[in-house]
Amino acid sequence: MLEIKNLTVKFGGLTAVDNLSMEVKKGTIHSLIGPNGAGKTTVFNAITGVVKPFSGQILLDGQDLTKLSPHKIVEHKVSRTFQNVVVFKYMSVLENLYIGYHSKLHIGILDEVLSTKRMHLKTGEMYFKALKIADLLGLKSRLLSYAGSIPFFHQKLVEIGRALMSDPKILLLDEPAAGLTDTETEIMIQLIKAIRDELGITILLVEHDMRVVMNISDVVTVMDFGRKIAEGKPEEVKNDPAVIRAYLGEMESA
Ligand SMILES: Nc1ncnc2c1ncn2[C@@H]1O[C@H](COP(=O)(O)OP(=O)(O)OP(=O)(O)O)[C@@H](O)[C@H]1O
Repeated sequence: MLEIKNLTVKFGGLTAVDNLSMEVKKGTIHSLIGPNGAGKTTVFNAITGVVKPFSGQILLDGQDLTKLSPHKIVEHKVSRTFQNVVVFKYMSVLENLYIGYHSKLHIGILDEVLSTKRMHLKTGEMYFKALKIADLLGLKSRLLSYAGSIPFFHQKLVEIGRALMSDPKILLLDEPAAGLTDTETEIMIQLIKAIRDELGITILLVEHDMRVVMNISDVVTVMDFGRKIAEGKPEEVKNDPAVIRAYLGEMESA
C-alpha cells in the first residue's frame, strides 16, 4: 500500500533520512523503530508532506504523494498523530473529532447561510461517524467534556479518533504508548488491533516501548542514523546483531 523509495531528507548539512526504502503492506501493523534521532519522525513528516524530501519517492497505492501539500495528502487518505499529544483543549471531545472530518465535509458558506439539506445530511454523517469512533475508543461518555479536562490517556485517544475521522487508508501513530501506565498500554495495544481489524485500516507506528512493538507488529523496520539497518518479523529483528548494536550504542551514550 505504502511504498517509500530511496527517501533522503536533509536539514542543512544533516542527513536525517538516508536512502530509505520500505513497503507497508495493506492490512498490516508495521512498526518503525530505532534509537533516538534515528529519523523515524522525519519519515512520518515526509509521508505527510510536512517536510519535503531531498530525493526519493513516497507512493500510496501507486500514487505519488511526494509533491503534494499536507492537506492534499490527507485527501489521499493518510492520517497521523503526533509525538506530543495535540488536542484543542478548550473544545469538546466531539468538536475535536469533528475537526478530523473537515476534509470530507465539503460544505460551503452558502450551504451554511441557506441551511441546505446537503449541510444537514453532511453534519448528520459527521455526527454518526464521531459516535462510531468514540464507541470504538471508549470515549462516548466524554464527548461533551473539554478535551483539556480529560486524563492524558483519553486525550491521546481523542487525537487518534480525530485522525480516524478522515477515513484514512493508513494511520501513522507516533509513539502511541508514550507516557501511559502499564494498564493503559495494554488497552492501547487492544485498540490499535481493533482499528486494524474492525475498521480495516493499515497502521504504521513509531514506538519505543518494545512490549507494544513485539506484541502487535506484523513487520518491524529498524532505523539508525537515518538508514534502515534491519527489517522482518518482531522475533527476527529482536535477535539481529545490527539492531542489538544500535540499541547498545544508545545505552552506552546515555
Ligand atoms: N526540523 C528539523 N530541523 C533540523 N534538524 C531536524 C529537524 N527535525 C529533525 N531533525 C534532526 O533529524 C534527526 C532525526 O530526527 P527525528 O526526530 O526524525 O528522529 P527520531 O528517530 O524520531 O527520534 P526520537 O525517537 O528521539 O523521536 C535528528 O538528528 C534531529 O535532531
